[in-house]
Amino acid sequence: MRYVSTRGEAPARDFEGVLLAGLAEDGGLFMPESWPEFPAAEWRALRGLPYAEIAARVVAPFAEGCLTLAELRGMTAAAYGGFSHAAVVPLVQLDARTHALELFHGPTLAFKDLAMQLLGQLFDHALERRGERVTIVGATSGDTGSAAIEACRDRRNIDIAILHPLGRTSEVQRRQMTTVLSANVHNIAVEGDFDTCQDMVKAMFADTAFRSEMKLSAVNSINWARVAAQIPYYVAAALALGAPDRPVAVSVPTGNFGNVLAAWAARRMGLPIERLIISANRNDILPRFFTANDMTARAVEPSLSPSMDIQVSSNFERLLFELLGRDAGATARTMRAFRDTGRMPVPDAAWREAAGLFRGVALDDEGTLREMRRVHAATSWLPDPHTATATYAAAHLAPEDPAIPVIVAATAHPAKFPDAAERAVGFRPALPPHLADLMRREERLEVMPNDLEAVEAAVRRHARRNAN
Ligand SMILES: Cc1ncc(COP(=O)(O)O)c(C=O)c1O
Ligand SMILES: N[C@@H](CCOP(=O)(O)O)C(=O)O
Repeated sequence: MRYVSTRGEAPARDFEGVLLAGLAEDGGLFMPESWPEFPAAEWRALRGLPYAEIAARVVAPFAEGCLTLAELRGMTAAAYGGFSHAAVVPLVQLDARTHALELFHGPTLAFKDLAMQLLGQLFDHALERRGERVTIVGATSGDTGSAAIEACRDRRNIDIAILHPLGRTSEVQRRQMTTVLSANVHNIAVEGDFDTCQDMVKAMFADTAFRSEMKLSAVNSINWARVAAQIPYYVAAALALGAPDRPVAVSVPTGNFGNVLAAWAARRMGLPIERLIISANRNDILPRFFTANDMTARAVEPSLSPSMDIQVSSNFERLLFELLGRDAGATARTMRAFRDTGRMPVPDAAWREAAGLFRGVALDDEGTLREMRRVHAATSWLPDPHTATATYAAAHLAPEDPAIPVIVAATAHPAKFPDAAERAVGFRPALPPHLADLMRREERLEVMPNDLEAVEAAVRRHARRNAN
């Protein structure tokens, strides 16, 4: 499988090249040259298989030419063997048609572990084979950081620097990153918001001298391998609910648009996903786009669901590329206009196509607390604040046909957000035993201004020290 850049000015690469490059050299995102499609019989053949096997078979066409199915099987078995639930991604039925897909049984209690645990294996395999070392830089609004650090800690071919917005994650999220004291892990708290951190990561990739000196690599969902590794859980859930012989809908709490893009990719592969519902907090740029073709960036506002405190959703570019008929020139011009004016000019016909498939809604903090309370009272199952926006969206935007089940992506364990849980339902969910002493562990982080040169210097210092 070959991959092309959404902006058309970078050379095509294979899966391993995309994994290691992260972002294309022209600032675009890599996309598969064509979509692998599974006929109904192939979907049916996956029903009832262990999650690790489903993951290997679903990811295999994306890695064609680089990895064999046997190699992938070894990696998915290692990646998911340590999850705390035997089903890896169990479904919990919340009402007649709504099912929570629990994506938080990995080591850091968020959906990021599903992709990141596999990426750790993929990086190791590629770097060992090539005898290379990389510096991974990533931006996080809370969950990507800890999952990436957990997957990469102590790996001898990787140095990892994670930028998080100072004071804008939950304390549990911050500590899950900053209490990992491995020599190859570098936590940088940037004075800014998530968009500042993400911009800085993209600027490091755009600095070609720094990029090649450091051999930069990415673990954010700008890296296609991340998205590919998030497709299998939609497959597993849909099959469990009757696909391919019954359509399903999904409801996904959305920030950087990577998770719902994985569901959209599953649809492109032939999985019958009838509707893609997205939810947001008060940072409502994506619901505004899908309801009114208004993609205007505003200031990022803090909320009870900090991992969705995002205005510039990187992966939207991938959807845009498809909506514009894979016209890379038009995609590049549209992205440039967004950067220059803060408003994305999406042609009406393209927007209509998107709005026919996606629905979106935003929920403020009070609404989020009410929804956490409602779901808990009705089911005894407590959604975290991100997931609560998606249960709300599922209840309001489900397809008209009641026979279509809705899969809600439960993206984080509520114990990651104890303050919000306490306000909603009056108790603080307990962290699992392996994190029970998290609040007492020593932290290590470097606070830095929003200054690209200074952050690059810090990344370089750390990588050099660690390489010696
Ligand atoms: C708990 C949680 N829910 C939802 C999201 C939003 O997901 P995405 O950025 O893939 O849209 C995130 C951040 O990625 C998250 O950590
Ligand atoms: N919400 C994310 C932000 C980064 O998203 P990613 O999927 O692009 O890594 C986080 O929790 O860090």
